[in-house]
Amino acid sequence: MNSRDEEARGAPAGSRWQRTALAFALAAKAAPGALLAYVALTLVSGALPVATAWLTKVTLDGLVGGAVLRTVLVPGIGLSLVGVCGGLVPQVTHYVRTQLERETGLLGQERLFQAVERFVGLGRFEDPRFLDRLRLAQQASSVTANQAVEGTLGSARAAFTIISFLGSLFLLNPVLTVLVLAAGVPMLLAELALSRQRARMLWRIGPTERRELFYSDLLASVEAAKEVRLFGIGAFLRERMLVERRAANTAKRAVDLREVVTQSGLGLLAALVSGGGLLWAIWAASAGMLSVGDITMLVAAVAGVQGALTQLAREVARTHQALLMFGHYVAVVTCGPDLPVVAVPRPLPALRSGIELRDVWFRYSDAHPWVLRGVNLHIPFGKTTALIGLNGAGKSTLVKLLCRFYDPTRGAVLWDGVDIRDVDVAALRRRISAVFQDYMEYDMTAAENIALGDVTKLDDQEWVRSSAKRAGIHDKLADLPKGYDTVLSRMFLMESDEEGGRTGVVLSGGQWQRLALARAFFRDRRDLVILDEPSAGLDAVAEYEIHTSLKRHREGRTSVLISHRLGAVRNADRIVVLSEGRVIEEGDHHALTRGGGEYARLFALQASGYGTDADGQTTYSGSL
Ligand SMILES: Nc1ncnc2c1ncn2[C@@H]1O[C@H](COP(=O)(O)OP(=O)(O)OP(=O)(O)O)[C@@H](O)[C@H]1O
Repeated sequence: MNSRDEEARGAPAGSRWQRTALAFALAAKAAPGALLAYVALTLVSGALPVATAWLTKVTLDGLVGGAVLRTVLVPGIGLSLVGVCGGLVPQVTHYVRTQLERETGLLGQERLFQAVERFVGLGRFEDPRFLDRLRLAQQASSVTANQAVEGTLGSARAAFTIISFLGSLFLLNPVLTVLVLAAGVPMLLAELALSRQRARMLWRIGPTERRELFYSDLLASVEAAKEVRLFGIGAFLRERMLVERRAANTAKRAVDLREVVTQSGLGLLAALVSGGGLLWAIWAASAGMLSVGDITMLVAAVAGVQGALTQLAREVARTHQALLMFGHYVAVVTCGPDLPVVAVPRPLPALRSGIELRDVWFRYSDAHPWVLRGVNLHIPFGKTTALIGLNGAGKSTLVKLLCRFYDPTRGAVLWDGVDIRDVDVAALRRRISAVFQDYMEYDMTAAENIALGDVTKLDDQEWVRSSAKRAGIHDKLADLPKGYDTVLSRMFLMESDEEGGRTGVVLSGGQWQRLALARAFFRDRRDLVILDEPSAGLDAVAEYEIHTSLKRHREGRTSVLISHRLGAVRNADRIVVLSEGRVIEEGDHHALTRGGGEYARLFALQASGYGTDADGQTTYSGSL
């Protein structure tokens, strides 16, 4: 695992200040006007409580002191205006904040998935810790940048209110000022510590929540519904889901409890300070040391400072937590390429002589066993190379290396002698077409399911139909309620499809497989065609048809065919037998059957369907 991966999996990226700056930069880029308006509104709302307190004091002192109407009218009008502002500012702020949130969320989401697309390999997607981080980053991309901005501005507003009130309070009673501060500072520190604990707890329970999601998805998924019902494992899965939820709840409850105890204690301290302050004010007023206005100012200042301190503590805590979450977003967005990228890629001309695997060793990580152990293999240009071997022999892994989803741990994959690590990975993939063993079934229209093979020709309906014909699925698709425009899903019915679910269509496994083949055919004229179990789900007639079609499609092209059905690979120009990550036999069908090795044994076994082992017991082989 390289240091970039460590960075992608470890603690949130960047310092607190860097993350704050990035959150503001994101908001400023997404909605500069809304951000400016939000800053201005924050300052205004921070000044309003102090302005109210001062204007009240001046008005009351004027009235009690018998001042002329004109003298008290000015602060009175000011007070009314402040009241109007107090009524309007929250509504406008809410509107501006929502706009800012939407725009920042949109840009955050865009940048996150741009970054995810830059991961050209598969390693990170198969790393559970990185997946946890990605999930947190997804949550963070839509809300936490904004929460960090709001929290920071909210903290600034609270700090502004505190400073203004403290100044006012200091003029009336310096001792009380110190007391109010002394009660507020521990609250601030405690809230900070609590937010740190909460963020750590959320990170810790990430895997628990992911497992819970896995079980709940299973319980609600159409793919699992058959087995869940037939095997009667619904209650078992539900219990597992609840165990995970209970574990997450326990962790959350512990933090909640700590919060409530700490906050109650600190709240009590604050109440004692303000109660004491009020008693002193009553005593001072009765002794003639304070005016009526002074008392209202004092009460407003004590309540204002404490309220603003609580607010500050919460905002700082919220910002802290948002920044920690935002750190996961920053880590994903800035974590760089997952596979080494050469500064100046070599050009990748059309394949002329073939692809070579030279002493390729591979394991998925240092903690995993070797999957490929010194594979030397030549895939000649214009020919079909078939890879066969028992389950787990390493066939699909070898294909992943050909597409550069991973780099070999040792050794090299050479394209006409050029190491594929030295070329642009997108250029390499443009030269490859594939049907993977675990092909995708997209909940989109039939036409889109095929045209995704080459989005540059998305609207080429003629080519879509011709690809479908070659895969033997045209008649079925043309007969669908809306032909090629039928959505192949019962999950996402578009508005126009809401006709009692009639137009959302579910295909059979074999039909989906033909569609995947059509997608590969749509991606025409590629130098290398990879077919990993292209006919596993087909009936005998369909398999024959498809293999005839595939044979035509493969003609003159370089192809790699993986199949457990040895009848399907016997026509390949070259058959390679993999066993435990090593090439143990190579040759064409005739040479290999004559050789009497593993291929010959497996072929004979599969041809008969049944074989006899050394002890004379009958054994069934079926496919490999
Ligand atoms: N993402 C992964 N992480 C860790 N190990 C993996 C991963 N994918 C495959 N393996 C392991 O690598 C080995 C080879 O798997 P691979 O899928 O290449 O075999 P295969 O020959 O294609 O098997 P099959 O015929 O069953 O499709 C297996 O032991 C498998 O457990």
